Amino acid sequence: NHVVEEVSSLHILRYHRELLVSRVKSIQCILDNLLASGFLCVEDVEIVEHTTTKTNQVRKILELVQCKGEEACEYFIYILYKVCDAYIDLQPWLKEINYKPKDSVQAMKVVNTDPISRYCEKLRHEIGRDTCFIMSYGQREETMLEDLYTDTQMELFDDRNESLGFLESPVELLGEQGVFNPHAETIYVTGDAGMGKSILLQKLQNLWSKRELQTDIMFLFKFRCRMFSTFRDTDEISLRDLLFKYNCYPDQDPDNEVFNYIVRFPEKALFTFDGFDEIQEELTLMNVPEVVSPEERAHPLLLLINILCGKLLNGSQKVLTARTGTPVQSRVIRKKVVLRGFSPVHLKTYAHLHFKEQEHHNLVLVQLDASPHLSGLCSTPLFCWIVFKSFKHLYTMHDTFELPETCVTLTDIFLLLSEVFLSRLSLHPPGILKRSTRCSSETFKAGLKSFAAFAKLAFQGMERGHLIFNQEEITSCGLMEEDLLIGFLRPVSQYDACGSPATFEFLHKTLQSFLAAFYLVLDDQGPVSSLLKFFTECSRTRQTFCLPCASCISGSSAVRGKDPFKSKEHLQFANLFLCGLFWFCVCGNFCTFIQKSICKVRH
Ligand SMILES: Nc1ncnc2c1ncn2[C@@H]1O[C@H](COP(=O)(O)OP(=O)(O)OP(=O)(O)O)[C@@H](O)[C@H]1O
Repeated sequence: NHVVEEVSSLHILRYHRELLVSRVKSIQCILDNLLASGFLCVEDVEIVEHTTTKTNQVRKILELVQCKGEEACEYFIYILYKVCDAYIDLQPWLKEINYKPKDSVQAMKVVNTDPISRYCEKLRHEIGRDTCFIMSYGQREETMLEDLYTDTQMELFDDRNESLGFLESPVELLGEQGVFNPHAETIYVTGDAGMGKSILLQKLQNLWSKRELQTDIMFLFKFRCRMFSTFRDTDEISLRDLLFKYNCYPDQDPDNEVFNYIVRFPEKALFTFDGFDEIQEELTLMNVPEVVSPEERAHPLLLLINILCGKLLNGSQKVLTARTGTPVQSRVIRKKVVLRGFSPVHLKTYAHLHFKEQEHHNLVLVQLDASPHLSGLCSTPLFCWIVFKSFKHLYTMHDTFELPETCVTLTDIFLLLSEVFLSRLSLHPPGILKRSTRCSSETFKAGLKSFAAFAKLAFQGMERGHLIFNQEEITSCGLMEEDLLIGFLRPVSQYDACGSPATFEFLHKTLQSFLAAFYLVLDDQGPVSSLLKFFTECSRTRQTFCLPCASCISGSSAVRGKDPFKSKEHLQFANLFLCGLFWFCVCGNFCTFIQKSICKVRH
């Protein structure tokens, strides 16, 4: 060690000149810092920039710093050491020569102006910003993820579906625990509707953005799978566009360094793909044994398949979520996590986050304890959120936390949610009549016009296979601007390349199914066949799908049948809600405006 310390930086640069020339890939950051610290002047930088080829530019820089003396050489090496992301190829060499920066050089400032590091920062910043709110709340109220996120039960399974225990927190999702197939790269997260798959991904992304994920992942690219259904059959894009256009673009990167870096070091990238069930149908139709290269343009679905199989960006990490029962071949699955919802302890924590006042919190817990059925429903985070929201509504309206029914069904829960939203249409100015005495059926009657319009939109969407609606579709159903604020719909802006906020989706897909069922019940003009169609659709056997893996794909590259409802789960939900709504009517529990429909079905 003593000997190494004696060796001058000037000597190191001379001795390792060719190694440096071959391994320094990016000169921008070096030039910026040498200029800022006064070791090079503007003319020197120009000389370097006018030199042809990257290797000659590096040679020129080395020549210049050597002329400027020992201190300049020392600072040059210090830049390579400090900006380790950009000079990753030089890190082993620095270790080899046992490099330790001297105190004098450590006092000097190095600013990381490297395009790759800048891009990583930008990604972290954007993902942090995009993930800090829970999106599924009405436009009026934005809830911070941190204020409401509660861990859920995450059970690990192997390929024979034997339990391998539980994960303690999302931080462990990318770890080695539960890996049953080390050759595969996709972490598969599955669970029923509303179990919190999207929120888990959001939490993961948020942790990464805050550097709390304990990983050396430098790039995170997030996608909602349904985005892949928005392309035409003939659309082709490059991998570069898929990454940057749908996440964020690198700034000032004339040499395409960021993309080249990702292609060279795919293990530094993490992909999250949410809602694989939403594109199953299209994958079966996509029968092409095509492997695409990073440079080639291809249909986005083909790029997705290749990424998931590890044929493209081999070594990158992938987290894929899908509803329970979505088939994915186990050979691409590295580990499998099944979301089981809130345990009783999680439920208490979640209740605490919702109801800050101890008294309210206790009252809610008493209700939950009293009804195993209700607490069972509340183990699903989405339903729990609706129940808690309803509690809050009941408290504001009637000073009570008691749900009206003793037996609570999913239909009750969604009716309550609708009531909560519709009560916002109340004409009373806030503050004048705080405790409204309006009963449920009055709220529904008063809001019927808007409610029916939302129901129509949901039904039309289901018929056409739409989850996303534009302004025109919304208006044509009779919805006004102010209706959008009630909470049934939320804006979708993430995958609108033009930045236009004019598209919307229902707060949750299950809410769309509920409203579609309601539409059928409300629509006393429609033929009975449209009602019964739902029951027949659901009873047909479900198709089995192929896996996203090149070897299963053969034939043409055409992508057809872009129907996110094809998996039938939404139909099954609509079916369930139809039954629920009819039961309500049969029991005489509901307003008369849907009685006609029952007669129709009975008939
Ligand atoms: N861990 C959690 N902590 C707090 N709230 C949660 C959590 N998970 C889910 N939720 C609530 O449940 C709602 C639905 O969750 P999410 O959209 O993640 O379900 P999902 O499993 O992706 O459903 P789907 O399969 O229908 O897409 C969220 O908007 C949020 O309100």
